[in-house]
Amino acid sequence: MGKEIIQIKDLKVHYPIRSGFWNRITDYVKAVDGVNFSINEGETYGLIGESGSGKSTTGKSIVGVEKVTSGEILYKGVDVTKPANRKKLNYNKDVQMIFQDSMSSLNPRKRIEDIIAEPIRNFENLTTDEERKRVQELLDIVGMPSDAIYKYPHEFSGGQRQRIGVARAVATNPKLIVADEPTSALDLSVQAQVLNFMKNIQQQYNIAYLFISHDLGVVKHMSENLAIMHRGRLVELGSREEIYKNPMHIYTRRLLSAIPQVDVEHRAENKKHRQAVEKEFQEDQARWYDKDGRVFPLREVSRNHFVALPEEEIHKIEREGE
Ligand SMILES: Nc1ncnc2c1ncn2[C@@H]1O[C@H](COP(=O)(O)OP(=O)(O)OP(=O)(O)O)[C@@H](O)[C@H]1O
Repeated sequence: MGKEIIQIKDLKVHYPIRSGFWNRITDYVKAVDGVNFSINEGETYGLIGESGSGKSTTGKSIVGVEKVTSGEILYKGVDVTKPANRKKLNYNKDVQMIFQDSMSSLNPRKRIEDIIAEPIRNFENLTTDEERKRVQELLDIVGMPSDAIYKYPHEFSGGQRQRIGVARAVATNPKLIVADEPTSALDLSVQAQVLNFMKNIQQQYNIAYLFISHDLGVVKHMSENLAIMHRGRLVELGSREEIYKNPMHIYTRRLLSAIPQVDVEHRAENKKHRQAVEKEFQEDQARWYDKDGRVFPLREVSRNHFVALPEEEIHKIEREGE
């Protein structure tokens, strides 16, 4: 196993809900509610869950654009939830983010040259020539022609814009990139291309990814370790081998069964199967919340495989599998 690059410890992000005449805080949305995991140098760590489960909030907390309610994010052993520490460690250079929607994350009024050069300008003092050379190298790395520097984001396809987003993220030589659903908005064939070049860049530059997705199918080919998130908490985490071979949590099984089937002949069967899984999920949900409606703490079921279920449930599932 590689060396840990970042450790997330009991991370909580609660958003206040205000209401009434005085606009008082009446409750909190517990978007992230006590999350623990670590990412190793150069690995892809998958963070999976349905919409609203808290994945983006976790990612944004890691890059430092979301205020953390409590917990620690340790980078080189230092808690980077504190802005002063981020500055001291040059953290904003080392940790970058790629977004799902490249159209709104790339400034439409700026040329590609300026978009990619922006993070470089924040951290390095290059001459105009040096900067242009660097931007052209970055475009080359992501497989884009060098004359792209003169163009604007709308002149490119979704897949090409995502390449530009990656070039910008890689510009500062980061150690970790948080990739929030980087391929969800793309056609299947383009998805594969983007995932491939993200992998190539990772190997070339030893970058770690936190790969956020709602789709276990996409992450299967990308990540060495993964965590499944539900309602702000992790319900299962561990190595890819363990989780795909032996998914323990009903929610993980449900996400796995939602991997799209392109087999037209069996469409009706698939639909029936999905309905059955949905029913099972509804019935079984009660088994995995404690009396306060929270998921149980994670327990180790085998080496590098943890699941948030009470012990008797784990035994039951193990017996079912025998
Ligand atoms: N700024 C905010 N203020 C209040 N609630 C928020 C805010 N940002 C997110 N939330 C809520 O926090 C929860 C988690 O949102 P988050 O975007 O992290 O989920 P997600 O798993 O990334 O989903 P998606 O894939 O749809 O973005 C949701 O219930 C969301 O409505």
